[in-house]
Amino acid sequence: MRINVGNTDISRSMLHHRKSSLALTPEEEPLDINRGPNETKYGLISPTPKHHLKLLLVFAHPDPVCDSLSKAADKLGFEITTSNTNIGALDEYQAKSHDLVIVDTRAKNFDNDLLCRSIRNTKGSQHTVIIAIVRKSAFERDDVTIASLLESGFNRCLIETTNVLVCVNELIVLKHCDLRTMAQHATCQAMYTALDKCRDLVIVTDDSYKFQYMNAACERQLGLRQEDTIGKTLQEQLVYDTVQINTMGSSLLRAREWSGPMTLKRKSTQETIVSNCRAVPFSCAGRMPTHFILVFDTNSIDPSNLSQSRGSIHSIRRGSTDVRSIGSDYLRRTSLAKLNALPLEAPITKIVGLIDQIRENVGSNGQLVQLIDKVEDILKGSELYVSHVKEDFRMKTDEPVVSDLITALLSKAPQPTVTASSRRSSNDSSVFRPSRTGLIKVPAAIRDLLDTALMWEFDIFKLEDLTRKRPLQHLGMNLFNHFDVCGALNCDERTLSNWLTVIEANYHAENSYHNSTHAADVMQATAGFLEKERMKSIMEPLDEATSLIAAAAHDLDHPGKSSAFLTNSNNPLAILYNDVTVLESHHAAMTFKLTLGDERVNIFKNLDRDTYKLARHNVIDMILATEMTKHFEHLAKFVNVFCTRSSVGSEIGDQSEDYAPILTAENTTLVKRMMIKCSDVSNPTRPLRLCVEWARRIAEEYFQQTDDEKARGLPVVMPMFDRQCCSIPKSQIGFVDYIINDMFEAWNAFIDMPELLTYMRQNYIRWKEFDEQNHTTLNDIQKLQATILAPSITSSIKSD
Ligand SMILES: Nc1ncnc2c1ncn2[C@@H]1O[C@@H]2COP(=O)(O)O[C@H]2[C@H]1O
Repeated sequence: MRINVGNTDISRSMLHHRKSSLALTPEEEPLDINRGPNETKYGLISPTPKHHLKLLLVFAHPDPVCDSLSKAADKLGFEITTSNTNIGALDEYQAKSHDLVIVDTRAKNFDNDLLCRSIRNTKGSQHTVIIAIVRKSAFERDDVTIASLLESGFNRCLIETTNVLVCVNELIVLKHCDLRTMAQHATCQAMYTALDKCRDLVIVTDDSYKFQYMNAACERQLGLRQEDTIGKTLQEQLVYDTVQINTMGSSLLRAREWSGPMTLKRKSTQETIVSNCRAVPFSCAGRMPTHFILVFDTNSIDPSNLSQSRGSIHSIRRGSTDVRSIGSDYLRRTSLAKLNALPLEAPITKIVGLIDQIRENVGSNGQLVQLIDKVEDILKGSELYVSHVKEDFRMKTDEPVVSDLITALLSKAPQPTVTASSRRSSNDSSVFRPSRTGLIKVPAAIRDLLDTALMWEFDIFKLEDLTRKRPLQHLGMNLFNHFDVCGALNCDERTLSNWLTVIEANYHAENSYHNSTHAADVMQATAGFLEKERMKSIMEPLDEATSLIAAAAHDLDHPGKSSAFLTNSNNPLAILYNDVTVLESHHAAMTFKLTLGDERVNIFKNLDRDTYKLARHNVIDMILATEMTKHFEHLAKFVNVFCTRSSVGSEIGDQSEDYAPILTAENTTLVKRMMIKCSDVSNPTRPLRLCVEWARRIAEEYFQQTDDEKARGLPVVMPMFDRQCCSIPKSQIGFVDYIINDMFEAWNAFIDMPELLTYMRQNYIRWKEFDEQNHTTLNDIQKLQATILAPSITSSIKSD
């Protein structure tokens, strides 16, 4: 077969070659025949490749029509033979194998049917075009003449004409349409002959892996007959390992070549053989592949890999009955490939596209291709960060209390095992009762304390005392005023104050940790962050307002038990939210239920529809971001955008120009999520006295949960948080090691508050000391608080 390398191809390939610095001249370089499947050139295979096209004119009575055709054929360079009898014509044809035969069928005493059938019975005549000359009336009368001529083997009928130009025209059409098609048929036949003679195994399937063709080598090697396989799928007939076919399919369906090892099974012996396969997608119509061509390299067939098929019932059935294997996976990949053709583009689709390009360029390195496939599969997963971190974590920790805590924080809720119990209706306290005092008059002591409301060392517990456990009301109003939330929401101070009253009333004062003091603390931290230059440069007034609102409401109506507890106890909230993000969903929903439920507390009532939608979205998004099972996901996304080399560069004094990432709305959302997360768990980064009190409170709440779980016969979510044996310092060390440290390193790199890290590290050292000194239980910690951590001793906390 001659490979058609036209001028353009040569020049393109030469240009390509010059990229190589080793070759001196284009001639010395190997020919680039690396074409895509649909760029394959047709060979010029025809029965008479080197000659002029041969024409046989069969006219019983030469006449002007015959003359005209003869003249026209001569003009076009045909090699012409004429004959006026059947026998003579057949002899001529058998001697010369003409490309084109034109028979005059108008004469009554001429058996053109016999002639045509005789020519068609001659070997090789399938590549010959046979034309019948008919009277004009044959078309006009709508009789059976035309149909019976075609049935005899004529390719088509031409109306008699004596016009030479018309004849030239007809012959040109014949040459470019009919004769070229015949040549292509001949080429195909040559190709199939070549395929049948080659040693590699070749299979052609349609795009659902149904067999269309297999060559003789394939039939021999695999003990199959082509006719038995037509219409059956590759999986049914050949391929043992469905994972391989799925990997291959994911490339082919995206119109990309694939190569790699493939396991085949032999029908007769049930042996399997491993061979390198090169799979090429092919499109007969449109952009997407309609066929796949699989070539198995016989040189690579490893006889040592010949093995008895695992042919157990299980393995045989996999292909047809296990919905998790071929069927569903194949369909998933098919539809994925179809989705790839849709005009959708997300960053991940761009990444997958780039990976595909890399895959193409690594050529036939099967191992590398498999690694790339694996990378692609991981990237296509929806939980990119979560599961990896969990596995990693379990490997590293050997402290049971830390393992309990971190697993409980990061894991999704377990399956419920015990029937539901009644819970206090959260609606009981949700009714707004107007403040009897009107806008609160702030006592001097509280006012003085609130003057330090934006300091990181702010003493929230003192405010809790001074306000008789209503710190949120006072601190909240102070911060709302400072950040002009009235202006941002176009809302009066009275409504804001009412809102804070209702929100605070719906925190459970009996919770040792998740009460309104925690809400006030988170709001205070958020305000501290909002004060920083970096935040001021990106936050709009509405962002500031909604951040403070989200912080104040983020644990609203918290029952003092974890989501896992609610799930295990079939709590109505777990039922309502299907065990997914139970508490955070409830906090967010409650926030809007309370806010919208009474005009006197509706701080959003003056916003236009779009601004309200935005505000609502901000608040919900931030509250949901406090869910710890998504901790690493949020952290990793933030780090990816804001803690790249260039942005961390500022920490080490390298003020590179590309310091600031682009502030899209999505990136600002990442910042707001990170801000509320850091505020929510900022307690280990506060001065020691505050840090220890928070640790005591959360430990007490955990212990209470464990007590309740035991009392009610529920699964114990954190068995190590048992007030009899738990080491509080160890839990704090683990909490910092696994959750706090990386998060605050990243946050500090962004917001520039080194005091957070300083306090965190100082506290960490103190927890280690407490642990070494065996100050582990709640009692021990309380004794420490009464002695060395008492406010009078630690009032100069900053110098600690
Ligand atoms: N100092 C701490 N020690 C242990 N766990 C904590 C500490 N601070 C916060 N947490 C946990 O981190 C969680 C953050 O989200 P929540 O407020 O819902 O519940 C919080 C606690 O479960």
